[in-house]
Amino acid sequence: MQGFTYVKDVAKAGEGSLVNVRGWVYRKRVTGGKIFIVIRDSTGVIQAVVSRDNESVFKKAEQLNIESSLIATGYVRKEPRAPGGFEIQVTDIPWSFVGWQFPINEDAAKADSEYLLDMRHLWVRSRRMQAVLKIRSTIFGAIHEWFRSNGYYEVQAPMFITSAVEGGSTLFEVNYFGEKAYLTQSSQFYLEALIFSLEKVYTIAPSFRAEKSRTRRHLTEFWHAEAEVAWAGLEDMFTVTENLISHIVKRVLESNLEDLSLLGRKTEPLENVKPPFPRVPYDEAINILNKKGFNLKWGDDIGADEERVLTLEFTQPIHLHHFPENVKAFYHRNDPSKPSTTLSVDVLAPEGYGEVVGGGERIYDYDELINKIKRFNLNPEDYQWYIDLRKYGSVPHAGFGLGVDRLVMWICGLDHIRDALPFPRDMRRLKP
Ligand SMILES: NC(=O)C[C@H]([NH3+])C(=O)NS(=O)(=O)OC[C@H]1O[C@@H](n2cnc3c(N)ncnc32)[C@H](O)[C@@H]1O
Ligand SMILES: [Mg+2]
Repeated sequence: MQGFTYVKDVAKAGEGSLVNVRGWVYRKRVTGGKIFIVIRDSTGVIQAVVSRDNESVFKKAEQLNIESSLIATGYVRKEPRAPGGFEIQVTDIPWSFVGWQFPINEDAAKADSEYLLDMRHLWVRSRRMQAVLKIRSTIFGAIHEWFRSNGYYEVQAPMFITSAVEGGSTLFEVNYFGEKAYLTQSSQFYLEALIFSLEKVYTIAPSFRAEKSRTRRHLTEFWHAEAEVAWAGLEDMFTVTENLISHIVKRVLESNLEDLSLLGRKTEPLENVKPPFPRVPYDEAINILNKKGFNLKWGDDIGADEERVLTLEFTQPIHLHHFPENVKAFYHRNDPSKPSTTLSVDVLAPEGYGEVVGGGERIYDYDELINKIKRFNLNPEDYQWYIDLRKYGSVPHAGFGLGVDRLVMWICGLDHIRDALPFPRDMRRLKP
């Protein structure tokens, strides 16, 4: 008998093999002179049976609580009624940590979500959270894989910044040795500086938004995959974002079918995700929504409720593009052929999930940028180094930001973004 066997490999060890399994007590019941322990590890769950005939081991098993950790040694046996069709006939428990009574029982697990958020440091052990975290890991890996295999350099931007990227109302102010600083809302401006060196750059990092409302798709700290490309335009952003998102979904379908199934996530909507995504101009979106009962005027923003209804008209993510300049940040380049609009694009996830990507072309002309900063009643001095980029070898360029937690929420079919990451932050949650 060699070392330790992961739960997922017990069946492969074959009936009659003697194995050592390490893990935690997921469930435990005593019937008919036997103790049935369901052991979980990072790969799954397996039933382990302790017979009263083995007195010393039975006593050890009797002590165990839910979430006690243990090593169980025993023989593999086919048992169709056990999870996975196999169980372990335990011959020894050479190691265990009994611990305290676990504070989350099956009723609590169905209890109010605030309690489970207070206990998130323990709830991360649940099978649902374990499945989400495995899918999340696949998603982060797929993002790195796609960018690296498409010629992008991974770069890093600072978390302490001095000017708003996405508007001043969601800045977290920081006292930086007596100077006013903010937590970054987006790495975009730094990526725009870096394209003059590396041309195609990306980063995955936290972004911070002082969102004063608790909604099901807003966090105050979220994970942001951002990219910037020299010489690129809006057309390139359509292509890049749809290929990236399709690649991510493909990797999840390849690697996490069991996890999606455990979450009860139907995979058909994900199997539809293939480029090209439908392109929906803002004007057309307004028409669709007003036919659905909304009363939107040209120039109105398209918020979560509108996005939800709009996405239910499609079976794929969509590119919602050419927003009016007043609903987008100052840096968006206006469309020369229709100056009241911008060369912007949001990618909306289907099934009502809405915005997962925001991006588009940036203003690369010096005077155009200064004029728009002033037109937006912003102070050019706050953007001095950003404006500098337009003095020296400026080029057309475009980029985007993907909200990774929102992408996880959609792909996993979750009701709330708080369940898309291990330790969520919103306006009323700072711990665990
Ligand atoms: N490099 C860029 O071009 C990014 C650009 N400066 C930017 O930050 N755009 S964005 O504000 O739409 O945010 C981008 C995405 O970031 C996500 N996002 C944006 N804000 C949040 C909050 N509060 N919580 C969770 N996720 C959030 C959401 O998916 C957005 O589509
Ligand atoms: Mg946005």
